[in-house]
Amino acid sequence: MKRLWIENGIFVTMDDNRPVLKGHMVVEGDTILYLSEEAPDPLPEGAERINGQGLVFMPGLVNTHGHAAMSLLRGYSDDQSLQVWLEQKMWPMEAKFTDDDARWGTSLAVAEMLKSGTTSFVDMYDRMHIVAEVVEQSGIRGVLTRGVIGLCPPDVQTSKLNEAKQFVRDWNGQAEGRITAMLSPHAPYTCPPDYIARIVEAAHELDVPLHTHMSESAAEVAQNVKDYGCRPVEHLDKLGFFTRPSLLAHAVHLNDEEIALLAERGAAVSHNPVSNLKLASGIARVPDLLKAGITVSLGTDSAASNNNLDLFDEVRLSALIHKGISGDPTAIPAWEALKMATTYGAKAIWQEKRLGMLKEGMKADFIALNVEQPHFYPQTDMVSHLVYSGSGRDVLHVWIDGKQVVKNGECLLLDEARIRHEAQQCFERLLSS
Ligand SMILES: CSC[C@H]1O[C@@H](n2cnc3c(O)ncnc32)[C@H](O)[C@@H]1O
Ligand SMILES: [Zn+2]
Repeated sequence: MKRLWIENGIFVTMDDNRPVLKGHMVVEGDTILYLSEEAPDPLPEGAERINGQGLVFMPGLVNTHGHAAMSLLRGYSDDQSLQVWLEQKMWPMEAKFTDDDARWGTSLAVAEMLKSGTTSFVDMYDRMHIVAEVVEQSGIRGVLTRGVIGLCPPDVQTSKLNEAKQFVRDWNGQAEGRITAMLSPHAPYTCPPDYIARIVEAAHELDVPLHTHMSESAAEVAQNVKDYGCRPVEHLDKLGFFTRPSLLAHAVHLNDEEIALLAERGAAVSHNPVSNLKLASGIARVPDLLKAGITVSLGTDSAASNNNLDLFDEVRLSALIHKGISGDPTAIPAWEALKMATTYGAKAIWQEKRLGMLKEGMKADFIALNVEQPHFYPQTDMVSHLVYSGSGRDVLHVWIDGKQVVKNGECLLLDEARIRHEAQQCFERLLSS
């Protein structure tokens, strides 16, 4: 089995028991075998040796909400509210998407995520077999789900749900276990209640988790009350949504009772602060969610509402905005913000036993940042530097399942020049068609 031996690195482990250590890490196959201040004894035979001087190693980041193919629409429509942006700009353009658009848009997103340190991502979209193929090729880890919008005749609803179920059957556990699958009603405002109930039933049948957009804007909550006589959390609860492991994107507009109920049901939240600010949706009550014991992870949403997929931006912003609005400088400390992108991210995708931490026995999904740069000096508290000063542009190398997928800032398994070219062609064709 292939071995790697990293010597003399700084390891930000995300393990509370030993957060940062200077030393050595040995990887065997896809697993971390050894991590210590001491050199391994005996020295690992035949290992590829990596000089860790000038590098900080940490677990790969987990992006828990997005729509990769929409990176084709980056910069296409800015400065709009959620509903206008979706209904007048995104949906008409997405209706013109072809398989090629899904392939090149997703490839563009995956290249951007890998190069900025994301090793696992959640993707809700359609044409998911294409997304799965890009995951297979690129070496990234994906939690994939065919999002369904139910604003259509019953036979179309059924065929979308069948497609979502078939995707789960075909791809759950594929790509050497790097793909896992979920089912996803897009949102309570785009899926009638009986359709959500059918999706919940299907999730039970297939034994997969559920993902949805929920309580993203104040308008959505008001509309839910008008249409169904209750707020989205109670609505989804009545439909049995939380009887499955569930991951909720946004969860911006929640009251105390809703937070308590989500905690009781064990639902996880994907906090998407950049997208929520850009679409003027609001700011989620993250300190209150965490206090209630809810797993809060981080997501970028798509590059059409962000407008990049650098999860370090979400980390920094989460650490900052919650201080700003609460007046409490300890609202989200740096360590907590970094956990949201790593250990809590892994928990939000039900993989905390194998991802999110550098520790013996965990999967070897890790990244190396170049800290021989002015903004990492003086070299004091690396956790502080990563959160308040670092960015995805500092990522130099990335390994997933022990295999290097980014080396010196370049994707090894993707043709980046071709992806940039094809993405540009796709966008121009979409614009002119
Ligand atoms: C059915 S596939 C995914 C669907 O989601 C739309 N989308 C992208 N960003 C958001 C957001 O922030 N809130 C709600 N829906 C969003 C996207 O346009 C796709 O159609
Ligand atoms: Zn979204």
